[in-house]
Amino acid sequence: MGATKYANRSIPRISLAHFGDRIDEITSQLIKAAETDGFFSLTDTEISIPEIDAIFATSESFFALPDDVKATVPFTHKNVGWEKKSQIRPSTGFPDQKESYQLQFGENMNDKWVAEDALPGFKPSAQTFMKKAQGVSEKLMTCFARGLGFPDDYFVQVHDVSRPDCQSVLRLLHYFEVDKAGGPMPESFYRAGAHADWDLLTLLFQRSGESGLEICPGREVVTSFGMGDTWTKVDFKPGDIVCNIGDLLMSWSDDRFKSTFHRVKAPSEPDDYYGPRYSIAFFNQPCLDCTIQGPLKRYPEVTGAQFTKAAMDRNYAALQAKKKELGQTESMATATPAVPQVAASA
Ligand SMILES: O=C(O)CCC(=O)C(=O)O
Ligand SMILES: [Fe+2]
Repeated sequence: MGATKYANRSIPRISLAHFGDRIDEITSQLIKAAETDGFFSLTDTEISIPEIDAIFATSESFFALPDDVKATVPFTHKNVGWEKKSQIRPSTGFPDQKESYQLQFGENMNDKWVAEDALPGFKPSAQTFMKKAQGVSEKLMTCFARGLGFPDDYFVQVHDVSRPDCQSVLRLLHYFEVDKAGGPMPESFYRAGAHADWDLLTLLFQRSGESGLEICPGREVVTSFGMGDTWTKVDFKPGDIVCNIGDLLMSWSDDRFKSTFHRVKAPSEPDDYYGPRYSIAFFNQPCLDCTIQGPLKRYPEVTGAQFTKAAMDRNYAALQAKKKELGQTESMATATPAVPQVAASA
């Protein structure tokens, strides 16, 4: 594998301090970041470093459970539950070398919470953190609504987490350690293959020292898989939240805001991080019955359900094309585990 081509891009760092008084200033900073690379980090949020450390400890304790216990809450197409080495991105054609556990607020989770006696305190700890992540998200939604000329509560209303059918997801992620001494990994090894998220916007919690997140801008329209060829490592300070625009907000802004391709690089170069890597994503997903259309009406009006279905169909078609390109036959394709169409990231 050749060396990765890197370019320096500055990923803006935006403070949410004194939000109520600074909302217009914060809005213009967010809009500028959304119009350029679609990635930024937040500082001075209401989530403290000890709270972030605590949810990572909770996440680690879940992934430390034996696989047969985690398998009691399997991934389902309602976009909840645990999967391991089974998400295949159209950009790679091979399963990501990771495991993840997706949690929601509402009824999709009914039988998908790990049992209290298997992991005491997990559910309340996760739910508390999810509410905090929702709080930060609502501030961003307010600013983006204002920036697009919608009423302030326009996005917040359709991401109402008190609705039993709310679709937003907290995703705990664990990427497996790679043996640095073991020589180069096969070309098919990816931590998280390049993808764009198809939610409204994503909050990403990262752990210091566990690098790997990289972005590759170059996407002009939401309906394409286009990306450039130079990557930028995402840097952040402890306690910051890395955020990115998803396909839904790209579409809802008539392609003004960018949903940028990103990946978690498989370690291959000396400075890369080879150890076990934990990260947490909070995907803001609207209710299925909401209607979506940008102020310029560039795309036809669709419901939340139709938007997600179109994104999944595009993803599926791209995956089939990739498999054909790799010469994978149907039997090879079915020999790999079932593809979870993780509804927030393609
Ligand atoms: O693990 C990370 O840092 C990124 C995860 C991600 O992009 C995703 O799950 O959509
Ligand atoms: Fe992602």
